Amino acid sequence: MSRWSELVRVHVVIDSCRQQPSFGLQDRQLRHKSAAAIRSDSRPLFSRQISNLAITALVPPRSAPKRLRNINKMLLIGLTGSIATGKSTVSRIFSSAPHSLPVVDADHLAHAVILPGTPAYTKILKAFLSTTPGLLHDPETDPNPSPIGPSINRKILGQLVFGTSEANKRDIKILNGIVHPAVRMAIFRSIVYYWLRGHWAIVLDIPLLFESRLDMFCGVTLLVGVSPELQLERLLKRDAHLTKEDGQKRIASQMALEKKKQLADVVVWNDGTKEELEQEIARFLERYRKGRGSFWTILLAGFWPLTATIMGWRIVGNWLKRKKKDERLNKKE
Ligand SMILES: CC(C)(COP(=O)(O)OP(=O)(O)OC[C@H]1O[C@@H](n2cnc3c(N)ncnc32)[C@H](O)[C@@H]1O)[C@@H](O)C(=O)NCCC(=O)NCCS
Ligand SMILES: Nc1ncnc2c1ncn2[C@@H]1O[C@H](COP(=O)(O)OP(=O)(O)OP(=O)(O)O)[C@@H](O)[C@H]1O
Repeated sequence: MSRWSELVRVHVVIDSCRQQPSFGLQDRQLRHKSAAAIRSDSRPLFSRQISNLAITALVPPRSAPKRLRNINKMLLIGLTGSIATGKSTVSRIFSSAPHSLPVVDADHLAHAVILPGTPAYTKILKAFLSTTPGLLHDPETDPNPSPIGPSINRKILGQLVFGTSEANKRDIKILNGIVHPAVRMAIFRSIVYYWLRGHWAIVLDIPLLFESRLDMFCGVTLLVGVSPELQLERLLKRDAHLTKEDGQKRIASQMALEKKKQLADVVVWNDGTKEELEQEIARFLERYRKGRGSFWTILLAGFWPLTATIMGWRIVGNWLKRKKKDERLNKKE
């Protein structure tokens, strides 16, 4: 098979994955996010796909749209924070005009990979069903009805795993061990998909970015922080079903914001208004957009081994940077 026809096949397969639950894009909010990014380019989808493939396969001409020339210099923005600090709010800013960036939302993917019929669903039932009453929704009131079976009640699962007791810690370890590999694979597929579409940056909204060490693959990590009182207040206002104790337990079960601050490249403080937050994000993007679309970008678009070497070099660099930070933090503790 020629390189050209192979590329066409790969892209068609990846595009069709958008309809599959494990890809995570069936979620209405996520579809809206990616639709916003796609809307920013008014050409028909087929024409965009063909031109992206052309750029991927050949050295792009100078006249190629800037978005496509950046294909090999794509920036992965690792967006993180603690529960209810404002990650989704920042994601919405990234995905709306004028930025219109694609956002990969790990929480949504984590929900998609445990839907009835998935391997993670079966493993969760095996691990927790016999000891957790109410783990499955009643078919009559199931918010995600499926012909395969009742869906998992995330509220009950959350009560089981979030907390500071030994049992909570054991259970969250088991749950993470089941869900995280599936989420990692879904994130990887999303990155490849958006990369082939030629976006200059992709936002990875991952609450456990540092815990799962996925920060190593990011060009920059952005932490959204908020003061502890406001965090609890916003959490309880948004998730009215949680008691104050539930909220405190969820906050306590995560890595301390102070520690995340030491690990992040950029910290955005979200104690102010949403308008102030929008301005902060615009400034952040302006800073990181600089330099994209350069001579190196165009050269790398046509020379994949060099691209792979540079990406590998960056990951090793990030790994070393993280190791140093961890050592410094361990000394302090
Ligand atoms: C326990 C579950 C079922 C609770 O679902 P629920 O809809 O009530 O909460 P939701 O998924 O929206 O999570 C809300 C927030 O809780 C925090 N959180 C979620 N999972 C974890 C975890 N394993 N460890 C620490 N904090 C977590 C995150 O800040 C997240 O944004 C769900 O969070 C889950 O399956 N978690 C395990 C997978 C995971 O780690 N997801 C996070 C992204 S990879
Ligand atoms: N600057 C702000 N001013 C007022 N309310 C805000 C602000 N930023 C976020 N919020 C509100 O706080 C709540 C939590 O924000 P958001 O859902 O974005 O947090 P999150 O970090 O994505 O949470 P989770 O980790 O649970 O997914 C939401 O109800 C949101 O509307």
